[in-house]
Amino acid sequence: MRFKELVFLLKIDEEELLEKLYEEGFFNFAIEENKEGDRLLRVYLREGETLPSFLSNWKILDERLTTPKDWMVELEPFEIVEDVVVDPTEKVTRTDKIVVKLSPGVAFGTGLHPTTQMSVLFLKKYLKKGDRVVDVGCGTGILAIVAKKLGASYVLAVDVDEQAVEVAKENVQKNSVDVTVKRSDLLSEVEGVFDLVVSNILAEIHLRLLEDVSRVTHEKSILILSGIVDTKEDMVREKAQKKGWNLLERKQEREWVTLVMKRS
Ligand SMILES: C[S@@+](CC[C@H](N)C(=O)[O-])C[C@H]1O[C@@H](n2cnc3c(N)ncnc32)[C@H](O)[C@@H]1O
Repeated sequence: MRFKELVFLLKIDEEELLEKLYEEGFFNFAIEENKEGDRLLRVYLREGETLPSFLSNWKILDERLTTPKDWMVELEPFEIVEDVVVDPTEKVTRTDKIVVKLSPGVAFGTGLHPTTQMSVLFLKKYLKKGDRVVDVGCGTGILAIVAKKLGASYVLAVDVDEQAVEVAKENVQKNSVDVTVKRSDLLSEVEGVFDLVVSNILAEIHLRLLEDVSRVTHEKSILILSGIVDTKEDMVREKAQKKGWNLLERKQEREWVTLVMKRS
């Protein structure tokens, strides 16, 4: 697949940039420093994809067509939380840790982001062997694969983005795990009842998810919501409470908040 690469001079600090890109659900970018010490932002657009709105009045320094392998960073294996290793090299053979073989492709979810790491941390804590789990907004499928490796009996991974669905399917195969992956706008294509729902998306999207999540859960189900910028935490918590979800735990890293809730 061809991407359009656009290069900008990075004019704001990195944290602010990450927040803005993340809020727009835009994950294909890289930051680098040139020889002069200027920080450059490279963004990669698929055909028909529009530029994140805040960049529309930034000056474009350079523009070219490229393919993902031109710009995808080669990652080393790394432990994203204790005893969970993400292995893009597919060479790690340790059996004392949960190893997730992962190629990020063009989807979000390398395990480097704190929102993913907090989700994994809470999966380790709250998932019980034999649970039925749904991962809403699966990206690379990282959370779904971890859930299966933690002992879930059935795992469904859904994403609204066709590319993410393809990447997640590849990663599921690479890990030889039994995880069902399909395209779905939130829970629109999801039937059945789940013991645990995990979703690392954005606060606004969680509000929509909360409208429907009771349909696929029971009184004791656990709901892990990640990807919430701290300024929007109250909004999500209020909606969750209205829908009968009680807070069990929260964790914050930098500006990112993850909430764990239960219905009773
Ligand atoms: C931040 S990524 C999370 C990826 C991975 N689960 C992780 O934790 O690293 C959010 C994902 O949600 C997907 N997404 C956004 N809106 C969605 C929707 N309405 N329904 C399903 N997936 C959605 C995006 O395509 C993206 O892959």
